[in-house]
Amino acid sequence: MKLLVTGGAGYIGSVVAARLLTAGHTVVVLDDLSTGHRDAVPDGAGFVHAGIADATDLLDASFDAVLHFAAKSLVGESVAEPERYWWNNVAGTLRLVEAMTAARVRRLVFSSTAAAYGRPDRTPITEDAPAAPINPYGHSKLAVDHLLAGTASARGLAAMSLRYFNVAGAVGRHGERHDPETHLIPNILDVPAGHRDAVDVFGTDYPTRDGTAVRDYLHVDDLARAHELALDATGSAESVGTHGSHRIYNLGTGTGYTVREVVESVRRVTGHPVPTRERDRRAGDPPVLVASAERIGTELGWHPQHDLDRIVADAWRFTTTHPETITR
Ligand SMILES: O=c1ccn([C@@H]2O[C@H](COP(=O)(O)OP(=O)(O)O[C@H]3O[C@H](CO)[C@H](O)[C@H](O)[C@H]3O)[C@@H](O)[C@H]2O)c(=O)[nH]1
Repeated sequence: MKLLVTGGAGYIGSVVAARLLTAGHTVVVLDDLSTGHRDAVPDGAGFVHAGIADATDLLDASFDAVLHFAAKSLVGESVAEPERYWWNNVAGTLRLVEAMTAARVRRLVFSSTAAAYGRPDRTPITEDAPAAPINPYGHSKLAVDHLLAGTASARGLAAMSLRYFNVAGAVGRHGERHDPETHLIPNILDVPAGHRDAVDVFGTDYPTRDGTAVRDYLHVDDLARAHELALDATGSAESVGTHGSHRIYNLGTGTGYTVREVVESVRRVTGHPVPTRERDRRAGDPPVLVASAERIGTELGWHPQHDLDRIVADAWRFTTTHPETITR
């Protein structure tokens, strides 16, 4: 297939783009490099340096599908600058979907988020749990989920919203290169890498087994596999009919780890001591976010293969073999 991958110079987009190329697809990356990196675009992919609004000029009927990763994704920034999230994530995606309709490109895989569930009252979280985001980032992604549901039925779009839980790890030369880096695993790995002397633990009074917050960490390689399966599913007979379809899937492992357990995994994998500093809770962090991944397992046959130690080991290998790519 010929595929447009928006945000393909970013962490997750570049891993998925590389996998799609390996599977034999033609890939064109569209990225404004506001947070992505030109050298993360996989070899063999076309590259267009532009924002998603410019998809109107780029898309034509030669494309079979779009995988849409380009987005603003910092919760704190979204609270401080909500307009940026509505313009970029919502209005930008609206333009992209309109461009798809005009070009008769009818298959879309969209990066949604566990933040759509806000503070869920029960775990593991199934897709029919109430959507109640607690920050503009979550609101913007949920708004797109609603947009896609409506466009699917009105325009015959076959769309998938994949709600990511905590994506981590690395594949080959593709790993996390955020600036600023807010995510737990790369921040812990900064200690053995010698960039900081201790890691902050945000919140030690949560109602969890050791008082720290629980998250469902998913290897980016497993995530990439899910995108391939979702893309295939948008091409199935029931998806591409005149009525279109929109399906939401959670992407997590179903297993949660506390912050302290992740620190312990880093100690185990790297063999380095990792001192911690106890800090107040970070604003807006829910105590527990663990996915039920039953729906995508049953319907698309996706089953994650990599455990937490493997995620940490691959992230550590990326940190030590590509130190020049770490921006902080
Ligand atoms: O240095 C750190 C970094 C994080 N944490 C804690 O570790 C847990 C995980 O934090 P991350 O920042 O790695 O991940 P989040 O669960 O906050 O974020 C995830 O969910 C967000 C929406 O809620 C966004 O989608 C984000 O991109 C995605 O990784 C949280 O309890 C956080 O407070 C620390 O203790 N120390």
